[in-house]
Amino acid sequence: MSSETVISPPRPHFSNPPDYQFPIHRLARVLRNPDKQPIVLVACGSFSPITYLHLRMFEMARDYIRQHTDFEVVGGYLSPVSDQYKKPGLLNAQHRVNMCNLAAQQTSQWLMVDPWEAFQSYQRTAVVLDHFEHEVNTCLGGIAVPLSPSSSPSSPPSSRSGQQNPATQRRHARIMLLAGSDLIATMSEPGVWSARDLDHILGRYGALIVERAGVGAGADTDGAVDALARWRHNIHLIHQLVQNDVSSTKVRLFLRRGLSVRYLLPEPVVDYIEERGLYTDEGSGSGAAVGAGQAEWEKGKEKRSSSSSSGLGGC
Ligand SMILES: Nc1ncnc2c1ncn2[C@@H]1O[C@H](COP(=O)(O)OP(=O)(O)OP(=O)(O)O)[C@@H](O)[C@H]1O
Ligand SMILES: NC(=O)c1ccc[n+]([C@@H]2O[C@H](COP(=O)(O)O)[C@@H](O)[C@H]2O)c1
Repeated sequence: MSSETVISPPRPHFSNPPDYQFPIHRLARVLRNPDKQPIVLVACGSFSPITYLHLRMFEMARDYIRQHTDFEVVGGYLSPVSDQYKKPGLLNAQHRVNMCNLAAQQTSQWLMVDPWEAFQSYQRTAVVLDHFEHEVNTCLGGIAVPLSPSSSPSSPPSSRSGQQNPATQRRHARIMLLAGSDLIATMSEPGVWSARDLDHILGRYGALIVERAGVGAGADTDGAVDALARWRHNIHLIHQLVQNDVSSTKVRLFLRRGLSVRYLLPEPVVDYIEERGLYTDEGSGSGAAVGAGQAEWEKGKEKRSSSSSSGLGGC
């Protein structure tokens, strides 16, 4: 093990869904620039359905990282939330994961979908990030660093642990949360996040926050970040240079009204929705549950911020 390897203490147990395998088919296993620190971006959310803005967040974050940090992006993951989140408008996890997979496969070279949280009980974001830490840094052993600038990053190690060449140094990958500014605004709302989780997420991992047009944008975002001043060094604000306020809520509303959503979502996702007639009625994640459903969901917030889950899992 090289002196560069920093393996943080793994969480001993995770509850994995049945037949779960952590997706690594697009994870760069070797760093291109040996002077950089690898970083993996993780976006947690409903993705009901996934829109171009969700995908665009990753591109904005990668540009920001290239221009302003010493990190090198080695992978990006969409992590759709469990059905147990029960947010109004949440279509079942299988459909949401399928749509995310279609979007990632057909529009990107580097995004992956991790179904870990989707296919089990609700997992808090702090636990989701720990899961990525465990998979990338404990199970895979981090990211390999080329020994010299002439080493080819195009020939990745063959084994799952990536230890083909014992002389290869391995570097700990930073896991970082990628989210819109509406999410950071909830971090100073009472009852949504526990203080311990906030410290864990923002202190240990950090967050890339994409300004969201119309929601918590501009001064609001600055205010939200001020409230989290303790972790300011670990919160990266990304401004949207082209404003776009597409949201899943609006997409669901359009579908319910029989309006076109083409060019708001990747084409294969539009086809998937149309072929199955998704989001057309109130009971199937149509976003219409803003009455009793919304109230019920709001009531559950406090419970979700503290309830934990752990079970047997592993690499
Ligand atoms: N237009 C947008 N600009 C910036 N961030 C966005 C935008 N749309 C979604 N996000 C971010 O993407 C992440 C996942 O989004 P999620 O699907 O939970 O939210 P959403 O699009 O707001 O859904 P809904 O409309 O159903 O509430 C969140 O961090 C959210 O802030
Ligand atoms: N306490 C927590 O861990 C906590 C609180 C609020 C939202 N979240 C996460 O943020 C993501 C987006 O949530 P919303 O769609 O409600 O904005 C979801 O993945 C959800 O699990 C986590």
